[in-house]
Amino acid sequence: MKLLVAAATEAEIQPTIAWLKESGRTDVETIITGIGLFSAAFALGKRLAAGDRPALVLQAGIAGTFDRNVKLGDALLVEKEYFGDLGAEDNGVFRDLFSIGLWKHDMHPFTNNYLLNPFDRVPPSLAQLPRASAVSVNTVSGEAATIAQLEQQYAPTLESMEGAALHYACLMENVPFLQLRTVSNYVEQRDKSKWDIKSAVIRLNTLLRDTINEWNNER
Ligand SMILES: O=C(O)c1cccc(C(=O)CC[C@H]2O[C@@H](n3cnc4c(=O)[nH]cnc43)[C@H](O)[C@@H]2O)c1
Repeated sequence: MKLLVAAATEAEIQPTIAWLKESGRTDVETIITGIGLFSAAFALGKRLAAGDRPALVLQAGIAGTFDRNVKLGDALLVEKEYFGDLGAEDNGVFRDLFSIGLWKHDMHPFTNNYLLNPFDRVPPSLAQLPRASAVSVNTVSGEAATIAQLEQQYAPTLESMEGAALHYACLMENVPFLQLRTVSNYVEQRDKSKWDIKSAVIRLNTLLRDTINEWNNER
């Protein structure tokens, strides 16, 4: 059965795409979903509805972290996802769809107000990674007030722009999934010169390659 590796941009998994091409393997497929929740949800929903469902969807990407104890280049597996900017501004306070009553806690596919990954068959290469809570946003957070609000409401370790779309699409379609993120930056006032995309992409692709090798062995 197929492993589907999903990334927002080709740049994030380019070394793995090149390596897979050389290997001639047919049991691993890659999909570039585009950046952002809407494009990731559309691309994944379309792929999962197409038949020949993958045995596992592995979303691989870089991310920002709120946690100064996490180092740039570190890898984490995301357990819980929140939609961080879907809601309403109410007298200067962001309130999500649960808070304003448009969504009900525990409505399918949510657990309470988050999207939990129930998958427990983590490949050996990823099994020792720390588990994280993450928030997905349409706009990379760069204002102190936004960052404080996300930390206070969701206590996330990571921020990405596609994670919640993976969790939502796969929970809705009942397809096993994992979200692997390596840290490229701290969530802070935007300064791209402080990002370390190179280290994050190297670590991401090293882990991907190990995981794909194990997938081969497990077939
Ligand atoms: O400029 C480059 O060389 C480059 C190479 C690979 C990837 C990129 C991206 O810009 C990837 C965008 C992707 O990264 C995620 N991301 C990373 N940091 C954050 C963050 O602090 N907050 C939210 N998302 C973040 C996100 O999932 C984007 O899709 C550039």
